[in-house]
Amino acid sequence: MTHVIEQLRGQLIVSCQAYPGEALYGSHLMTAMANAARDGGAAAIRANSPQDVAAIKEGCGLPVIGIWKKNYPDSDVYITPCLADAELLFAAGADIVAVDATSRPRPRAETLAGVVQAIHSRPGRLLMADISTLEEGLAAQALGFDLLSTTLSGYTPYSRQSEEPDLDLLARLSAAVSIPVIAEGRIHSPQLAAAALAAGAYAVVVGTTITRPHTITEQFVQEMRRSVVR
Ligand SMILES: CC(=O)N[C@H](C=O)[C@@H](O)[C@H](O)[C@H](O)COP(=O)(O)O
Repeated sequence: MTHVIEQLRGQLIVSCQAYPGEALYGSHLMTAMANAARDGGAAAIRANSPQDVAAIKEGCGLPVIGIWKKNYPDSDVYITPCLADAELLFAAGADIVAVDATSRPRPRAETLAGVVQAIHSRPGRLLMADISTLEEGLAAQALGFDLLSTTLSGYTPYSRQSEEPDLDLLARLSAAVSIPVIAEGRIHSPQLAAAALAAGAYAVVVGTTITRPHTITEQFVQEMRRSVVR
């Protein structure tokens, strides 16, 4: 198995993302966040945009899974929707690029098979499939993806909707495919991360609970307000 994938086995990957307008937006701040995650024991970083990927590669030293969240007018696909987006992430230094691998139509009439074929036409480029259902995971393996992630379960209208991580999908996928399956999405505690490993995860991605303090703050504030009303 490819070295960088081997490095991820059993490890925590921290997703470091902030949006324009948020207090922590900017490559410098995301690199600081990545460094904090590294110092706490993370084995890799998931980062959004070529700018953040390049900055984190240079300033942090951990392997980076690159994504690029972009909205195109002709598709609901928003995680690295187009081939050109993936190419720019590799050019920025991403070790792995994650793309939406759901069954939804892609922008510019691109096909998932075409994206995988073009990326793999150059050796050593690793592709992660962000999927939302078992069927999408099986299809992604058949297309030649190197890893799967449960990222989009709960974020397509036809996938299971839950406030919990989709450990059931994780377990079924892990039993059904031969490529690594990463647990990602709503893993909000160390205990849930450990449960994901026990359910068959090759590695675990955590974002919000570690790197989105404004969301965590809101959760505290809302729960405190609810307790006052009770
Ligand atoms: C659905 C979607 O767009 N997920 C994104 C993918 O990169 C991120 O917004 C999430 O933060 C990431 O998947 C980690 O998940 P969580 O933040 O729940 O730990």
